Amino acid sequence: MTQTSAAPPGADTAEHAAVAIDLVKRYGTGDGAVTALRGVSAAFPRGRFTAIMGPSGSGKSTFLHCLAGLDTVTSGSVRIGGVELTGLSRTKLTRLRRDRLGFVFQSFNLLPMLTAEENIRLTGRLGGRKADPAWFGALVDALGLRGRLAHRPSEMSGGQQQRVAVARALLTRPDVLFADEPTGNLDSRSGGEVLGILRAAVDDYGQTVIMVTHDPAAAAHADRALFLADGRIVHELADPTIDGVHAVMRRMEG
Ligand SMILES: Nc1ncnc2c1ncn2[C@@H]1O[C@H](COP(=O)(O)OP(=O)(O)OP(=O)(O)O)[C@@H](O)[C@H]1O
Repeated sequence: MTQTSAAPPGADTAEHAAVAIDLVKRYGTGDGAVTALRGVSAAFPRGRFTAIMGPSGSGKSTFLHCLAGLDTVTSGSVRIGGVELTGLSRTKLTRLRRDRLGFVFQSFNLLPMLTAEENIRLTGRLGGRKADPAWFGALVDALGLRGRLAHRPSEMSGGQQQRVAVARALLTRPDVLFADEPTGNLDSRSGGEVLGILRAAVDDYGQTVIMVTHDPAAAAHADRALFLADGRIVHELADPTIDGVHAVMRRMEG
């Protein structure tokens, strides 16, 4: 299996929205300990869309959570926009996540009592900043949510809810948008729409997107795919196609 070249220690943080160097993540201690990441290094260029793939249990979500400061690392370094995350106080980490990162999860994570508009504006409000009205309007139109702004999550389809979650994540113009199986709960049509929107966020707004997915069709929307196996990056594919991703997965299984 080819070793990835996406691991430059000391990668230039002006060019990279996120850099991970030699990440190790161990859960638990003693006999019950599980090592989920075994020295993962990768650099994520600004304005690019990266898919993280690999078999179940290979460490994809752990890697994403460590990169996004949602989980602590056992050792190694994570930098977001040049800021070293390891060693940041809880308060500073919370502020950095809120101000500079966007998140989209499989389960949408919208607040049920709030309307679509209130959900979209929530992160910005927590930061005490008023969203740029033109940007809010552009996002709402681009995501086809203009007619849904007064609806609560229970009054929207899964695809619409996920589009609200994407709008919420993009409203603060984050350094990185992290997506963990964003199409996992959607039918293929709604999933395709959400992936098209993530692609457009990269192409039209220069957004950096890092997405965990099981789905070769989802990974084919990305500019590159990184493949994890047993806590290590074992392959990298530029401009992945569905067939190309399948071929790597078959080789990994064989
Ligand atoms: N909180 C935790 N405590 C203990 N072990 C964990 C924890 N979270 C993950 N693991 C273990 O770490 C390893 C990697 O898990 P992770 O969820 O990152 O894999 P994944 O590739 O995202 O899997 P999936 O595709 O099934 O979601 C697995 O062996 C898992 O059981």
